[in-house]
Amino acid sequence: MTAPWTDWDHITKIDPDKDLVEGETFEDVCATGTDALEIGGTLDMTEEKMERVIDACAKHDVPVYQEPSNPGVVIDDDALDGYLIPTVFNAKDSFWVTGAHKEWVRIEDGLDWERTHTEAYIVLNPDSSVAEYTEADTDQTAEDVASFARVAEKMFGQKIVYVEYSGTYGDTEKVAAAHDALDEATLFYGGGIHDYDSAYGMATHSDAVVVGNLLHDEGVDAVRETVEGAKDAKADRDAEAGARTA
Ligand SMILES: CC(C)=CCC/C(C)=C/CC/C(C)=C/CC/C(C)=C/COP(=O)(O)OP(=O)(O)O
Ligand SMILES: O=P(O)(O)OC[C@@H](O)CO
Ligand SMILES: [Mg+2]
Repeated sequence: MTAPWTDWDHITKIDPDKDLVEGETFEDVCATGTDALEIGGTLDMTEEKMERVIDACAKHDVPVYQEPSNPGVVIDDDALDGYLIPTVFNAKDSFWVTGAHKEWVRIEDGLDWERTHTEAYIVLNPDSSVAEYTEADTDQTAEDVASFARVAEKMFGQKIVYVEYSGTYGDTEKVAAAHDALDEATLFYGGGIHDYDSAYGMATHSDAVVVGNLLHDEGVDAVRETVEGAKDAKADRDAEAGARTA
């Protein structure tokens, strides 16, 4: 069975600490055409906030994954399709690489390993909360990023590599370098996607794009445009690959 994320082009990340635009619902979010929902955020997260959003989203037909930012907010909920657990490859403090994970496994018994997956983050926007929170070393060249991606896949068996520019549109050269470095692993890109063109641009250099702030700031119509950009980029890439092998 192939992993579900290999079919995703577009992911919407919902921050339970932030509101939707007034008048919009989680049903509207699911109707944008996005392929999956990731529920998570770094600041001020609580179990209650997480639970409210997961319950509201799970009623609809889009897969829902929790992306916990620390072991204390993991929700035990059968409605979740699974857990996407970050590990930050360029964090200075090993707590964010394996330490939090060790604590989680120590505290919880009976983790559902079938539904538990990891994402190998490379955090590249120095001004993001996630960079500050994990003390990420964001000073990385395209070659460094490619090498991290390869280490993640080949040495640590990671199935998902995540180039994270949370809050700002990233350097396409670095994203492309990560993409080229991977054989089988899926590359997620997130950060600063805000319209059709920015989604199309990053979707050309990754397997799936993640849209976060836009949902809370602009709403579902703006998100729908990014879904279209990501899907069109994927269709164009597939057509090009088809033409090459014909
Ligand atoms: C072991 C368990 C269960 C958890 C630990 C998980 C780890 C290592 C988390 C590290 C931080 C991380 C990569 C969190 C993922 C979520 C994320 C990047 C959210 C983006 O943060 P925002 O709160 O939107 O921050 P900005 O303000 O920068 O946009
Ligand atoms: O909020 P934005 O900038 O869209 O970033 C998306 C996501 O990668 C954050 O973890
Ligand atoms: Mg954010």
